Amino acid sequence: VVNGEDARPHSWPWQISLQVKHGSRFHHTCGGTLVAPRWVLTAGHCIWPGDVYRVVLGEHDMSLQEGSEQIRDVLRIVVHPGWDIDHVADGNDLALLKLDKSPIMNDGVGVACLPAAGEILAHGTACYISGWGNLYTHGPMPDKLQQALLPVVEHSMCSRSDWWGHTVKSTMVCAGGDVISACNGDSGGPLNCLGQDGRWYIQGVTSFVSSAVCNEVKKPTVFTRTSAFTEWLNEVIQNY
Ligand SMILES: CC(C)C[C@H](NC(=O)[C@H](CCCC[NH3+])NC(=O)C(F)(F)F)C(=O)Nc1ccc(C(C)C)cc1
Repeated sequence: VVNGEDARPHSWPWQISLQVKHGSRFHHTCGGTLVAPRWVLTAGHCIWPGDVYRVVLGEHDMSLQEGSEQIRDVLRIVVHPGWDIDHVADGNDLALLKLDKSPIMNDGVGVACLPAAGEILAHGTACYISGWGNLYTHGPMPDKLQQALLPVVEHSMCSRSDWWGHTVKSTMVCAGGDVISACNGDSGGPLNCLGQDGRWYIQGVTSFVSSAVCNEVKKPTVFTRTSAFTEWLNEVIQNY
């Protein structure tokens, strides 16, 4: 996250770190969200065939063993059938990961809510992005989970020719567009938006930012809009 701040530890208890095995060590590659006791939602572009992954829950400071961390293996990976790394602009940038067993739910680990099918957020809705992605383009990763307030940008503005144009689809949601943004490593993480009922809803899964610079003005962070995939999400979580 560029121009964010340290999150209060465990204030986003559904935020996970997706870690990929290189040699004998695992390292953070993407964010993700616990959306059911045994299911993590992340981005399709985080998944590379043949790689071995694990999920770390209850994480805050990556440089410390804080005692709240829980590590789970990934039993199964279901990438959205419409995802194609060569057609990022087509969207469908989603993957569901089934954990070998449910984590222990406590103050540091919990499940987030998914929105109702078709829910569209009004322009300017205040949401938070969270993640351990780079602090600036080609910059370092933070140790502590970062967060930032990112206002929703309605599709009509986000698809203006000097904004994202036709690259952004209606199955995506834009947020930001000024000097705050996601950056590499935030991919797959949540766009956290407070619902009328006082619960936090995951309205987006972090997908892409400008290929020039993460926090390019008029290039808001683009998220996969979860309310456009309710049927697929429920089908996989209930039947796989
Ligand atoms: C230096 C980094 C910031 C480059 C930038 N990276 C990204 O946007 C990466 C991965 C995107 C998947 C596609 N490879 N995602 C992120 O950094 C995220 F915002 F999600 F955290 C990028 O490639 N952006 C990009 C790529 C392709 C498109 C096409 C849809 C035109 C748009 C943006």
